[in-house]
Amino acid sequence: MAELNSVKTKVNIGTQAADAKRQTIIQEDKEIVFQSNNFNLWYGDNHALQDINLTFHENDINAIIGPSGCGKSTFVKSLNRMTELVPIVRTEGDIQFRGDDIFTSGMSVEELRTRVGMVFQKPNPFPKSIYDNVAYGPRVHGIKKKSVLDEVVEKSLRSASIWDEVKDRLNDNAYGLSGGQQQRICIARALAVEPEVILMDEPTSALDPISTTKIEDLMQELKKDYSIIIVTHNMQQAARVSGRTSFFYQGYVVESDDTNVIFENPSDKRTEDYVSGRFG
Ligand SMILES: Nc1ncnc2c1ncn2[C@@H]1O[C@H](COP(=O)(O)OP(=O)(O)OP(=O)(O)O)[C@@H](O)[C@H]1O
Repeated sequence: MAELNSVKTKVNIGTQAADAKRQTIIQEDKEIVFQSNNFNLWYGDNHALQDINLTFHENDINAIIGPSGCGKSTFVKSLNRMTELVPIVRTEGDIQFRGDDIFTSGMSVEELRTRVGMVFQKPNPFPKSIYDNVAYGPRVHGIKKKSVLDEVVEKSLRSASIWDEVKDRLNDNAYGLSGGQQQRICIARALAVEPEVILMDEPTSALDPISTTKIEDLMQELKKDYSIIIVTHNMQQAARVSGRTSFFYQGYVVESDDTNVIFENPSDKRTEDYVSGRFG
């Protein structure tokens, strides 16, 4: 029996290695969506991000993990230039979005934030109806025709896996929904302007396990059409949902690799200690 288990283990490891190799090959075929080159960010004197070199591909879920205060949110918010809202922020290096430097290419912040949507930790619907929450972005972009808006709202709510739950109450205030439903409304709101990338900053940390599972399942669906970059404190979540994982520590990236490598065979002792729960 022990021998059989050992054979099974070897086969498993062999399969995992083959999977990792296959994943790496698939990765090389995918287009690069974001690439940061020696990106540094300071809040005043606090050097919060140090020489970040990361690449994210399309149709992938990229997890960013690391202990509190290591710069995960700061990095993700840099990708759609939200950190600029903090007056003491200064940056060096560049971040390319589909080959264009987001700081110097002339792409407007509005265009960048349309193409790179964001979902936050706490569901933050507007104090408006479910319909108006989702129609908000398209209206800002000039869509006025009711039939077009109806179509966008339905499509976005379907893509966010919440259409069936809300289709009979689209005029109700979004605040009347559960936290998990509100978060899916926020995802629908982000999808309504047809982004290419969805940034998610701990999107399930305020949710119960059932809502969390719904969002994780939804992410697998969304991956077919979007690139997702998710900050998470939940190691199991990173292991479950992502294809690539980057481990941040004290403002720099210790390691970035296929998720199974990060969790099963990391190169750095600090990564191993963190993913096995020894600190953080
Ligand atoms: N608006 C801000 N003004 C000044 N300093 C900030 C600001 N936001 C973050 N920082 C600092 O930047 C560093 C990185 O913070 P950040 O929130 O990016 O970390 P994090 O890894 O996302 O943390 P957590 O997991 O706790 O959310 C910390 O030292 C933090 O205090």
